[in-house]
Amino acid sequence: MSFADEYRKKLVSADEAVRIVKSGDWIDFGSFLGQVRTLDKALAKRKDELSDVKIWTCVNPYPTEVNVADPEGDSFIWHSWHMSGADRKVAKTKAVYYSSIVYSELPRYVREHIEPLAVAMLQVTPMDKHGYFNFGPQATHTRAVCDRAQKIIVEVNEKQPRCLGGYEEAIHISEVDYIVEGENQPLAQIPAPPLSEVDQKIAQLILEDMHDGCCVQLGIGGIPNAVGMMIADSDLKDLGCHTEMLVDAYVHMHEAGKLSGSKKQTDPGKMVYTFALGTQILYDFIDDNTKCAIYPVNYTNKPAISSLNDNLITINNAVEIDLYGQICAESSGFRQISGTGGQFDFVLAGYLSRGGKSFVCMPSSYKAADGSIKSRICPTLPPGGIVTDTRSMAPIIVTEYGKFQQKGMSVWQRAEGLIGIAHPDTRDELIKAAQEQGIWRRSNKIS
Ligand SMILES: CC(=O)SCCNC(=O)CCNC(=O)[C@H](O)C(C)(C)COP(=O)(O)OP(=O)(O)OC[C@H]1O[C@@H](n2cnc3c(N)ncnc32)[C@H](O)[C@@H]1OP(=O)(O)O
Ligand SMILES: CCCC(=O)O
Repeated sequence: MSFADEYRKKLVSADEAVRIVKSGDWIDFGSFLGQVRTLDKALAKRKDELSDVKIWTCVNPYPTEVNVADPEGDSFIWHSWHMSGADRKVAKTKAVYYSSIVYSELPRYVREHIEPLAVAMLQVTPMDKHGYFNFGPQATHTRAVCDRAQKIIVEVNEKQPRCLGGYEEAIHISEVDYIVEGENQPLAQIPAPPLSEVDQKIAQLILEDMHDGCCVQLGIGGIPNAVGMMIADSDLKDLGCHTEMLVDAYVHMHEAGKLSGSKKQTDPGKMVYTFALGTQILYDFIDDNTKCAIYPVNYTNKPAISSLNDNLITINNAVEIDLYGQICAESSGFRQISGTGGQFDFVLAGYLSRGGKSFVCMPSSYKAADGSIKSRICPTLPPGGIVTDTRSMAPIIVTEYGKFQQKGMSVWQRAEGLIGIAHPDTRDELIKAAQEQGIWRRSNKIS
């Protein structure tokens, strides 16, 4: 049978395809820009006839019909490997069950540990002449999901960029059970937040530690993006890109001629990533672009691979840090904001890399609802605050007031160094807390 004949045979409507879902099933809904839209609408219509359908996703970028139809979570139980802004909205009416990950390990959890998947649904590009549907900019753990699922439904979206790999970037028609032609909805557009003065100060402090030939990983959030934009405007050259997440800033760096990749030890010349989230500028750039190579996350994020690149500079964001150096990058007390994602992987990798460095940044403070200044450098994490990076991982901490290198520092040295980059209005209170906690020496001082 030709691929075209096989395509016609497997082509069904979305309503027909979702009929295979049964109450009690575990299903996967696709991740990042690969989350299904037309199938989502079709499944939502079955709300009253289904119960306890457990759905997996990761960094869901869309408002989801199954959650709108079932705001209390009787029929559709929402699970996330990493919560997004859209998930935080879902969490206002129903539970969003987060599962903690070391992101480089996720494909293995899916293949070996999670409950078997009855159905995998995912958005893909149109089929190519060889019978392959490309996963688009989300290699991540997508192949593992397909390997674990009893049935696979692909939802074709002509707007998905074709992302060249690497490996594990596509699925063959022979492995697919149903094909649904979706409504070709535009992909989520996620522009970088405007650069604040604080972001720019932090980015400048990191830029001072970079030199020609560095390999750059930018994490999720405003500050890493600010660093990327400043690199694009800098004199740096021959930089490399080995990252988990590709964002618009990399396109600007590429257009400014910064990313030759010639000094990389792995995939020389290539911009390596496992998922992309940004705007159409980025999606047009990665489409069919031989300069880029997408890989599953157990390649991009495995510290033993990424750290083969010399001078790997990893730049990630956090919510807060305590005086012992425990970093929370994913919760506000008991409220889950996001997840560990690849932070753990890249904090390790930056230090393992010859000449590499790991930076974790945060503005020194935030304004509370009553207008008062609250320090993100805290005596201890608040109840429920999640430790994303343990104190032993000890990356370099950056705020707008400076950088502090934590490795090898005793508890009193850490207290001194961290308070030294806290907001000046909060330092006296932090010193008092450090004294009470027995981690302040009389000789300690803050300049
Ligand atoms: C992706 C890679 O390449 S590798 C690894 C990168 N991955 C990680 O670092 C994972 C963990 N990190 C993260 O999730 C992010 O970097 C964050 C959450 C720390 C910061 O991300 P940003 O997008 O810059 O944060 P932003 O300021 O938009 O805040 C996101 C949410 O957290 C909330 N938040 C942030 N800081 C705080 C705080 N101190 N207290 C309470 N809530 C907070 C915000 O209110 C917002 O929630 P909302 O959208 O519901 O209002
Ligand atoms: C799960 C991916 C998101 C992140 O690493 O922050």
